[in-house]
Order: sequence, then C-alpha cells, then structure tokens
Amino acid sequence: MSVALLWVVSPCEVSNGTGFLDSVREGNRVFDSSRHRNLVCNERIKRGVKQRWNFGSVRSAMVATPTGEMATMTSEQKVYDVVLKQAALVKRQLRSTDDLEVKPEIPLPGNLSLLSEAYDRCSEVCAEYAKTFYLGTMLMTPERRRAIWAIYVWCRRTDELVDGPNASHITPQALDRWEDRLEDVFSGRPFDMLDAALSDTVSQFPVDIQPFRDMIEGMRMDLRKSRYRNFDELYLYCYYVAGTVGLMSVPIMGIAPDSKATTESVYNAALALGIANQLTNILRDVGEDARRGRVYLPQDELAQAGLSDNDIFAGKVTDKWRSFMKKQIQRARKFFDEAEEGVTQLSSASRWPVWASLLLYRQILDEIEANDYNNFTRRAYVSKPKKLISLPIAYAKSLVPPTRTLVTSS
Ligand SMILES: CC(C)=CCC/C(C)=C/CC/C(C)=C/CC/C(C)=C/[C@@H]1[C@@H](COP(=O)(O)OP(=O)(O)O)[C@]1(C)CC/C=C(\C)CC/C=C(\C)CCC=C(C)C
Ligand SMILES: [Mn+2]
Repeated sequence: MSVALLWVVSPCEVSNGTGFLDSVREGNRVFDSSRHRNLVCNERIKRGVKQRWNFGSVRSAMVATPTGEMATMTSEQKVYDVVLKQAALVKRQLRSTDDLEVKPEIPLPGNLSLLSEAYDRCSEVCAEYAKTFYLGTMLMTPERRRAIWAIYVWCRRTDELVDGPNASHITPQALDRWEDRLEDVFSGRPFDMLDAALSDTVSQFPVDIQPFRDMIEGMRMDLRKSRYRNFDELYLYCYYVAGTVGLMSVPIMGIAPDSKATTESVYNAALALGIANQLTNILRDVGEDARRGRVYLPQDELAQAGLSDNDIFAGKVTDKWRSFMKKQIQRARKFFDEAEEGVTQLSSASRWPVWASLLLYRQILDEIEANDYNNFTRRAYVSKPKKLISLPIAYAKSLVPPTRTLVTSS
C-alpha cells in the first residue's frame, strides 16, 4: 500500500497538471465583528470595527479601524473569517438542496462500479495509514465514511508531498500544479482514481474548496519557512495544515439535527481540534524536526524562557526546558478543551471517531509529561492498552446528546 501511495504522489505525476491557474480568493466583504467570540480580539475589534477587507487570502488580511487607518489582523482573526465563510456556505447549500427542483444526475452503471473501486482504494489507504481512525469511521453511515476516506486520502497525499520520500523534489511549482489539480477535482475533472472519489464527495456534500487550497498553502509555508517568530505565525501554520482538516470534515460528519449550537461555533470547535492536534504533533516531534533543521516553537517564547535554537539542537532537558514545555502543553490542552464542546454537537454516528481521535491525540501530551519532557530523543506515544481503554470511553462520550453549552444563535 505504501508503494501505491508513493506512486500517487510521485513528482512526475504531480507535474502532469495543466498549466498555472492562480487560485481564486475571496474578494471584499463586510464582516460582523459581534460574531467574533471565543477568540483573542485585538483592541480594534473590541472597539467594534464593522468593516474588514481580505486582500486576496488568509495570507494578507487588513482591517480598517473606525478612523480609517489600516492595520493587520491577528492570524486568529483572519482564520475566523474562513470559519464564518464555511459555516455560511454550509447553511446556504443545505437550504438550496432542500429547494432542489432538478433531480440529481443518475450515474451510469459502469461509472458506478469505477467509483466504488475508487472509494475502495481510499478505504485501503486510510486503513493502512490511520488504523484507529479507520475503525471509527466504520460507525458512520456508508456515504459519510467513504467521503471522509476520500478527504483523508487527499490530505495524506498533500502532506506526503512535503513530508514523504519525494519531498526533496517538491518545488513551489509542483504545489501550484497540485492546486490546479485540486481545482479540476472541484470542477468534476479528476486526474486519477483517488481524485475521482474526492470529486464525487465534493459533489455530494457541501464542502468548500478554500480549506483544501489553504492546506496546500501550509505546504508552501513548510517549503519556505523553518522558524516561527511568535505564536501568531505558528497559529496560521497550524490552521493551514490541520485546522483545515476540521473545516473539511464537518460538512461530511454533519451537525446533529437536535443541536442548538450555531454552525459557526461547531466549525470553530473543529478548527480548535485541528490546531490542538497540530500543536501536539509539534511538541511530540521537537527532536525529529530539529534534526531536519526545523523549529516550529515560537521564537519569542523560547527567548522569554531563556532558550534558543541551540538549546534545542543540544537536546538537553533542563528546568528551563521543562517550564517552557509546561506552558506549551497547557496551551495545546486549552485548544482540546475548546474542541470538546463541539464534538457533542456532531451527528450521533460521527461523534465516536472524533472523540476517539481527540482522546488519543490528547494523551500524547500526557506521555510527553511522563517522559519528563524529553521530546528530543524519546517519541511520546500512547501504548496499545491505553488506546484500547480510550475506545469505549470515546464511545460512551459519543452517546451524550447535544447540549446547549455552545453559544447559540440569538
Ligand atoms: C475523525 C477524524 C479525525 C477525521 C479527520 C479525517 C481526516 C480527513 C484526516 C486527515 C489527516 C491528514 C492526513 C492531514 C494532513 C496534514 C497532517 C499530517 C496533519 C496532522 C495530523 C496527524 O497526523 P500524524 O500523526 O500522522 O502526523 P505525521 O504526518 O506523522 O507528522 C495532524 C496533527 C492534524 C490532523 C487534524 C485533524 C485530524 C483535525 C480533526 C478535526 C475534526 C475531524 C473536526 C471534528 C469536529 C468537531 C466539531 C470537533
Ligand atoms: Mn506530517
């Protein structure tokens, strides 16, 4: 199976894209700042800024203050804009499906069997790379689980471009071609079988292309950057490579019909789970990343703790390091806590895999503590027995019906 995945991400295939097609980004629009809760708001937002302009993309957003002065937004504010847009899209698309007058196209039998073969391939890849998660998807409805497999496979292939065995051949141009291919997937022109499964998925569910484009942007970031000045920069990276997964998944998993939570709050929780996972991943892999010349930890926080890159390369667990790590772990846990509130709002059959992944990933933080914060030479991992115990706990949690704990529409 690894061979199959390697083949699908080989640079020669990536280069088969059709010319450069600049991604279409969001234009100017009005933003209602009263919705912007749960996030660290800067002073301008607190003062009630009513208009926000996004120039091009999440990358370069500017805010207009009441006095007309332009200022840059924090990454959290920029990303929250995407969350609002995703939530609005889902609401609009769900409404328009209710009003459908034209019957959906009836697929030809030959195409149907090809498609089902394509989904089978996605299922195999997912089972091979993410066993526990794969098991969890078995509780979902067949339509939902195959859609999640298709998205998983696209994310895995995208990550493999910069993290896999062919990573050294990957250029920004190859990522541009991968993005062209993504546009083709969304326009119903898939390049290969695995793309065909995703093409079908995005035609069946209200999934928007923006989080997919943003994940590719995260891969570009990985190519050009190996240091993060502060948490704001790191947050944006985490959104690109992992928060996006949360936004892609919610339209498939569905929100429980009896949930009273706003769509925005559920998307916000999904984003938080992606951020929490990625922060945990970074804390787990400090040593491994340093050996590749990468330090994802915020440089200003390292400096405040009296630490530098050299301390990381030296890989010595000191009291300074322990206290620095305690704060980083605390921050990741806060994102997990924020995510927890949202899982209960998901449709009942989707809750178990999400709880399972949350509980399992969060335990990596406990393991880093148990390793006395030695994430330089010891890889924190959750043992099989602990994993097994987590599964019924996740299942029990998934039985809890939606509550009104999340902020609801006024
Ligand atoms: C149930 C569930 C978890 C669904 C998500 C399924 C899905 C589409 C996963 C794709 C994951 C993927 C391959 C992402 C590519 C980028 C990447 C590798 C991100 C890192 C994942 C961990 O992978 P791993 O440990 O293998 O890392 P290495 O490559 O070995 O370094 C990440 C840390 C992030 C993954 C992010 C998520 C799984 C987000 C989950 C959020 C949701 C499913 C939303 C749930 C909804 C609510 C309301 C909470
Ligand atoms: Mn990775």
